[in-house]
Amino acid sequence: MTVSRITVHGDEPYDVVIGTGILGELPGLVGERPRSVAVVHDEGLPEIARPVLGVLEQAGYLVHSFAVPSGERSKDVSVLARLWSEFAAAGMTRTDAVVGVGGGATTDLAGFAAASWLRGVRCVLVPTTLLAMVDAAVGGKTGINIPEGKNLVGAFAPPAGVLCDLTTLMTVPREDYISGLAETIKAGFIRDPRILELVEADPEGAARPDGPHTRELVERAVQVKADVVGADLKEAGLREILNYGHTLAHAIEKAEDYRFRHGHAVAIGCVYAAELSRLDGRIDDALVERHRAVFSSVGLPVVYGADAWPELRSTMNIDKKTRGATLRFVVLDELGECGRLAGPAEDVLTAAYARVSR
Ligand SMILES: NC(=O)c1ccc[n+]([C@@H]2O[C@H](COP(=O)([O-])OP(=O)(O)OC[C@H]3O[C@@H](n4cnc5c(N)ncnc54)[C@H](O)[C@@H]3O)[C@@H](O)[C@H]2O)c1
Ligand SMILES: O=C(O)C(=O)C[C@@H](O)[C@H](O)[C@H](O)COP(=O)(O)O
Ligand SMILES: [Zn+2]
Repeated sequence: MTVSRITVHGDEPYDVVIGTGILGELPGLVGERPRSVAVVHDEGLPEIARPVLGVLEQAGYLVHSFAVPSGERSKDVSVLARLWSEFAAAGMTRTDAVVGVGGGATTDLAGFAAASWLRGVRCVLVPTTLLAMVDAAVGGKTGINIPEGKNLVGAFAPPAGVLCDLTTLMTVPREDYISGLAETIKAGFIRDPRILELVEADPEGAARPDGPHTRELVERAVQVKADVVGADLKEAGLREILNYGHTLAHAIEKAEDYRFRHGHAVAIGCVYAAELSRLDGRIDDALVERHRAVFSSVGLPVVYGADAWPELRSTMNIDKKTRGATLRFVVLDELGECGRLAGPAEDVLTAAYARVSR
């Protein structure tokens, strides 16, 4: 059993530990100080939560188990408020810890519960989907959705450690696994083109957790994320590149009442951002087509409804990269190099959408 450790640098560095059958590493990440550990886990994953609870009990912690609704429904203020009450009832103090177990929705929620409880307690994340391993659990963006938009309430609160046990990927539903590939491919376009080559060489293998390059894809995407958030935790500049494709993606998710998978929306959003980059004269047709080809090759969507444009355009104004009334997009200057496009003309925004709609 080989274990890889990717360190995320910053004020309080932490490791992303990657391997198969590595649950035994968890107490080491939780540390010696906590007496109680609140395990916040997706209620649909008892087979994964049980051994997590067991390994922590065996390590001598007082373990509390808190099941939350599966998926995006859990990123809601009602679920968060319930967790606060449960933490209070369990007597969780500032020296205690939260462990979040599940996909990106659960790790976003658990991370924010930990960040907001007593103004911040230690948090270790155990991501169980590809998307959560390569993106959500790393980097300290935590939060919930509100009816007005995606992730509009949250905090930057880096975890104390992240445990990616690749065996958990084996039960992830295929569409959710593919959703995680979208963020993996995004990392390829913005920073590490080798990811694209691995997917392009064997799209069918890339779309399976037991594919030949799963571990390398996870490690490469985590390295991209670690490098970026280690240099710019609070998104003062560089970190914005991780938001490639997200301005449109979040608008699509909201239009779908958060029932559309995040990665699927990101795939469409990345093609849109590539079209904007092309219209602004930064990249050529071939690189835009490469977006369409690689996302489509693993079964991700690259088009969305034409009728939705007015609503999507309006929602995009509330994107977190917006400054004042100026809409800002992460775009590509070339493969692996991002730029920013501030205040594009309305006809450019509309023309780019025409290329991703039907
Ligand atoms: N904080 C960040 O930086 C960041 C980055 C990217 C995405 N996100 C967020 O992550 C969320 C999406 O994450 P996701 O794709 O993991 O979705 P998710 O958490 O909704 O999980 C998808 C589905 O898979 C199930 N599941 C999870 N692990 C499983 C397993 N091992 N076996 C079987 N089923 C399993 C869940 O119950 C759920 O039904 C979105 O809310 C998105 O905004 C956050
Ligand atoms: O970590 C980041 O920074 C990202 O932007 C990663 C995105 O993949 C992720 O979806 C993130 O939650 C989006 O952040 P938001 O600030 O646009 O809500
Ligand atoms: Zn994302």
